[in-house]
Amino acid sequence: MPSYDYDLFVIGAGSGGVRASRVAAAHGAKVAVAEEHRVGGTCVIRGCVPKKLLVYGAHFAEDLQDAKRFGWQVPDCLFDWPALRDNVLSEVERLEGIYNSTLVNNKVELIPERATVTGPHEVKLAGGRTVTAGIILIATGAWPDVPDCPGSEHGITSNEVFHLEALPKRIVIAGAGYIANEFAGIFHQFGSHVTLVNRTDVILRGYDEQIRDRLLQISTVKGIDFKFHAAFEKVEKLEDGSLMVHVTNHDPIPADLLLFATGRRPNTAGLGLENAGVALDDKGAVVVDADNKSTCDSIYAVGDVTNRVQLTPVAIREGHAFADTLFGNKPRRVDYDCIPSAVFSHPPLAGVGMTESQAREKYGSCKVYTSDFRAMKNVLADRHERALYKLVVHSETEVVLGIHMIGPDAPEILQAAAVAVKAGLTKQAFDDTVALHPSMAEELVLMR
Ligand SMILES: Cc1cc2nc3c(=O)[nH]c(=O)nc-3n(C[C@H](O)[C@H](O)[C@H](O)COP(=O)(O)OP(=O)(O)OC[C@H]3O[C@@H](n4cnc5c(N)ncnc54)[C@H](O)[C@@H]3O)c2cc1C
Ligand SMILES: NC(=O)c1ccc[n+]([C@@H]2O[C@H](COP(=O)([O-])OP(=O)(O)OC[C@H]3O[C@@H](n4cnc5c(N)ncnc54)[C@H](O)[C@@H]3O)[C@@H](O)[C@H]2O)c1
Repeated sequence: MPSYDYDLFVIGAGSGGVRASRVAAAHGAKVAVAEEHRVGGTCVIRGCVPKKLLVYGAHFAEDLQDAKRFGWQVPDCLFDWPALRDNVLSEVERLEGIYNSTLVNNKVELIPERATVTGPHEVKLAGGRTVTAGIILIATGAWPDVPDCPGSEHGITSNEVFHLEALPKRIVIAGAGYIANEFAGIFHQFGSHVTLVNRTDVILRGYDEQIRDRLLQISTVKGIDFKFHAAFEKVEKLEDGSLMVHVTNHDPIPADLLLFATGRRPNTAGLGLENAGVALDDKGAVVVDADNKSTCDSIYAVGDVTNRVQLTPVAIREGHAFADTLFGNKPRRVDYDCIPSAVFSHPPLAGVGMTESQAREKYGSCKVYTSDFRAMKNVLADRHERALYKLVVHSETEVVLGIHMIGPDAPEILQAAAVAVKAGLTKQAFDDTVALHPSMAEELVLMR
């Protein structure tokens, strides 16, 4: 048996890498993890966590307005961006500390350096050291993909957005996916004028059409501008420091900030994977089998770098299953069926299982139950936004194939409802459940 410096060497201490490292170490493996930026990865440092805290911060704009209708005498409040930004960044630092401690407590060696692969069992560290390992795990995540157009360097990405010196008066957001819609809501609530630019007229591809249309309608009424069929031509920096964004089919758009939210590419550039015969797909993702193994027997990959489902809970599950299978003698695979997901827009939307069009495509037909309502709180607040809940049901078996919703707290409600879809419950089981009144969630058991 050849002897290596480590049983497992993980590249990337994000959601997938940290979970895999600590579980493998708990199973008794000698583990090291290299991290070139900050422990915690995208989710903790510049993704889900700071984003959600900004979403909370942004929501106060409406809550303070609504409070007046609930009898509170609220003076005209001013928003202090540096205060929120710095509090969020401190919280991120606190969480980073917790992630660091988790690694230390589980006896995982943390190497704060960039690592590249130099062979099937060999990794080179930026400091010059070369180490060997029985197994190498690639957990390097993804990186913002910016369209190639003259002047694109004048834009920023989600990597930089949490550190802005000041809020822009006018922001152009490129893309119409998760990040674009979440930050459109955030900046709009903070008082910026938001223009969302997309090359097609489809927002949030993959979500149920009616739910997406409702978000588009609510966002438009709020004052967010949508420019569709707009491909980037060039970005000009003007003398006063502001930008002029040129896109096809529309007049040039003046802006103080341009945020690219045009997808994330698997982070494999310059990683040296060719040295070990690791195959990549056309997007640069590591090609893996159901056990996360690449085309090289000693190299595995989990999380965004494999471009399967770019969500934190999925990266964590993949990391855990990998460690249990290889180091815990507990072989298991991730089940990708019925993964719930949410967009933390204003209002948020969430879904699990099949959309109506997916169900029609697969089964030829389906039954659809909807509830289109104004949340009680919105009625008293004189806010005209309507929520929409939707059940997609199999025509013959009555099994609930999907649940899709937009409205206050939709992600919180959907997480619980997703259990029912995953368990394969029928519409009758929803009907048999007594409503919890008064709540928004009760609509789920009252649709007839
Ligand atoms: C703005 C934003 C908001 C998001 N919001 C959500 C959300 O609300 N819910 C959700 O589920 N998902 C969300 N995501 C997606 C989520 O963050 C990712 O799916 C998740 O972080 C993927 O985990 P990972 O372990 O694959 O990679 P990452 O967490 O990205 O970790 C990869 C790590 O590898 C390091 N690294 C890369 N190359 C090297 C190298 N050569 N050497 C050493 N270290 C290296 C990186 O610095 C990084 O720390 C969001 C993403 C973004 C950008
Ligand atoms: N709430 C969440 O769970 C959450 C939040 C943020 C990000 N994420 C994850 O991170 C990933 C990346 O987020 P994202 O919003 O960057 O990607 P996305 O795939 O959700 O959206 C990308 C958008 O950019 C557009 N686009 C792509 N190339 C373009 C170009 N050249 N010009 C103009 N538009 C272009 C696409 O049409 C699409 O609308 C998501 O797929 C998601 O998995 C999840």
